Amino acid sequence: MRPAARLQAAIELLDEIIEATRGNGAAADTVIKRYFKTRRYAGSKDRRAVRELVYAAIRRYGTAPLDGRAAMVGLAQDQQDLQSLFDGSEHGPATLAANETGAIPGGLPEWLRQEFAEAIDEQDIESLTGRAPLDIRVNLGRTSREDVLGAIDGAEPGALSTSSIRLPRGYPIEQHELWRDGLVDIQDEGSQYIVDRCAAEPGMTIVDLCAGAGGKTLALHDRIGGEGRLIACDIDRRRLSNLAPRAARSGMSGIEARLLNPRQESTMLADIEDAADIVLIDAPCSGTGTWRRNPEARWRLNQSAIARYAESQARLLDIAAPLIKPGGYLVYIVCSLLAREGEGQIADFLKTRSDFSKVKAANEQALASGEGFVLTPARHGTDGFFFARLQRSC
Ligand SMILES: C[S@@+](CC[C@H](N)C(=O)[O-])C[C@H]1O[C@@H](n2cnc3c(N)ncnc32)[C@H](O)[C@@H]1O
Repeated sequence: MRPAARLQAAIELLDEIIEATRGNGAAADTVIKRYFKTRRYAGSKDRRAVRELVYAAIRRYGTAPLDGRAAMVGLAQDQQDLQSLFDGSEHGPATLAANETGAIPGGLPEWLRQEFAEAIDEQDIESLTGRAPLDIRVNLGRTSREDVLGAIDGAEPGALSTSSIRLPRGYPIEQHELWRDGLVDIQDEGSQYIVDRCAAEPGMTIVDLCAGAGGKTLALHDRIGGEGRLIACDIDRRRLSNLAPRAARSGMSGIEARLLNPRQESTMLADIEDAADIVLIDAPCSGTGTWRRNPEARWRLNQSAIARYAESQARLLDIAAPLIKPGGYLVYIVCSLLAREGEGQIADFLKTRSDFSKVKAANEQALASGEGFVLTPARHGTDGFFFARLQRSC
């Protein structure tokens, strides 16, 4: 594809992405994959170049621009070499009109800025839309971090977790035998750090209440050396069904997957009441901490969506609390830095559950936020997370 045709493709994609964020449409990544599925003439270099243009434009705007052309004309103000590509050629975009300046770059809307936790600052918020690194978790039950570091050029040990390694951006790890043999898995270093903070030990009974496809379940299994009881729950059959094949690839067995019916979670977990050493709630949330991976997600957010997440998080805390045995732990996580989903949620929980209190943490590298902590891309090089570790009194 000629550069002008790549630019036109980026404009068309942005039109679709903007439209998708107005309704409840697909994520940008999915839109891009679908677009190229029907355009076989685009080679891998074309796809990469178009993708870069699309994401550069998405990152430039805190709110959705009017359309793809406005977004790209605006981007051409920063990347002047793009201007000559508006050349009216076949497959290229129409020439620029005399006063056409495109969309104006901008930050987040004020109502959304106000929602962020007080502990974080402008730089933390800025960093949420940077480019994410590629981290892997070493399956320490099967190999060592040193061996993996030695096998991958350019790999660096992570600073926050003994299982984590940072790879050169774009490294095709899923084609590496270490991944195929289940010795490593892709996982942000922040997730690995929080799993470490769970202080899971062999022999424990652990409930991963929102296990999804099992990213943290597998990390927990590795930490307890597979000894103990690990119950992975979710209400989403499709996501939970990914756990078994992932566990098999990692050589892990014995994980109990439990599909819960929405609104019947407590009944379906009644057999675990007062029995868990740890309940992990990796709650559904607005995902503000993962904007580096889906920067267009910030165009979708609104106050009612945040309120819905907050309601579901409060319910999950209520479901989790009775499962924990006296002296056991509740670990609450969201990949969001909004106060309502993080420290606010925990403050409300502690008001009604005086039998729980914050665990005093030694060597905490995360930043204090209410009764919990936050990790941010700017300070920790991870996705943005809030987490809290509470203990039930004996
Ligand atoms: C942030 S994701 C979990 C990610 C996963 N723990 C991981 O590490 O990859 C949140 C999950 O919560 C699940 N969920 C939402 N409501 C739930 C509920 N009431 N009970 C259990 N799981 C729920 C969602 O289906 C989703 O898979």
